[in-house]
Amino acid sequence: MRDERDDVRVKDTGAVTQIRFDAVDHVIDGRAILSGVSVDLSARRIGVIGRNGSGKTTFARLLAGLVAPTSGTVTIDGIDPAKDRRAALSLVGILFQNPDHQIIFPTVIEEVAFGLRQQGVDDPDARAQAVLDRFGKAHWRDAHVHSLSQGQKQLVCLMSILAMTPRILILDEPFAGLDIPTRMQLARYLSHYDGTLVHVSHDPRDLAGYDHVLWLERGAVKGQGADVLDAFTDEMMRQGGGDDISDLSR
Ligand SMILES: Nc1ncnc2c1ncn2[C@@H]1O[C@H](COP(=O)(O)OP(=O)(O)OP(=O)(O)O)[C@@H](O)[C@H]1O
Repeated sequence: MRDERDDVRVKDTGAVTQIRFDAVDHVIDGRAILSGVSVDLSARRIGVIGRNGSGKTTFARLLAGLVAPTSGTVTIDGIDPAKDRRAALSLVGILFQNPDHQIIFPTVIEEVAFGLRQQGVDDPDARAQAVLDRFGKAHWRDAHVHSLSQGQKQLVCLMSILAMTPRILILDEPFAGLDIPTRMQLARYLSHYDGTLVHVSHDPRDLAGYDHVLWLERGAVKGQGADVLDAFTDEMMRQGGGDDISDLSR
C-alpha cells in the first residue's frame, strides 16, 4: 500500500553539499546537549533520528547557524553558517514544526519577500510574486497570514525558504500535527526541491529510503549509515518494552 510519507522524498538532482561537524559540543546552562559530534555528510537525502530530547533540534539549529557550538566547528561547503549569516541565507533553510514561530509579517507577500530582501536581491517583491505564481498561490498575495490554516501557514514558510534557493533544506518535524491530506500536499511541494534535504524525525517511517541516516542518542552519535533505521527501530521496540518513561535522569 502506498504511504503518504513517500511524497516527502525529493528529486535526486542538483549539487551535493558537504556538511561537516567537527568535535562539536553544545552546552546550555552547564548541561551538555550535544557532546563530541563529528560527522561528514554529503548525501542528498539525510535523515536525523533519535528519541525525544536526544538533541535533534539542537543539531538542526547548529546546522542552520541559528546557534554557534560551544566548541568545535560546523561548516557547510567550508562556510560557518553561524559566523557568516548572510551566506547562510543562501546555504540553508529550516522548516520547524510550528509555523507560528517562524512567520513575522502580516501578509503572505511580505513574508515571502522578507528573506529575499535580506539576501539583497533586486526587486524582492517581484521575485516573491514569481514564487507565489510558481506554487499556484498568486491569489494568496495579500492574504493575512493569521487567517490561514496551519497547513497553509506551513506552505507560506516553505515558499519563503525555497524562494531563497538554499543548498540545504532542514525539516524539523514540519508535518507533525498536520492531517494526512495536508501532509501529502506539502510533501508534493517539497518534491520540487532539488538540493540536500536534512529531515529530522523521531519516526523511522519518515526516513525510509533516505541515503544516509544519523542516529542521535543523549546528545551523541549512536550510529549512522544506511542500516541505522533497522537498528534504531529494534532498540526503540526493546526500550518500549521497559519503563524508562519514569527515568528523570535526562
Ligand atoms: N534552550 C535550551 N535551554 C535548555 N535546555 C534545552 C534548550 N534547548 C534544548 N534543551 C534540552 O536539550 C535536550 C535536547 O533537546 P532537543 O530539542 O535538541 O532534542 P530533540 O531530539 O529535538 O527532542 P524532541 O524530539 O523532543 O523535539 C532536551 O533535553 C532539551 O530540553
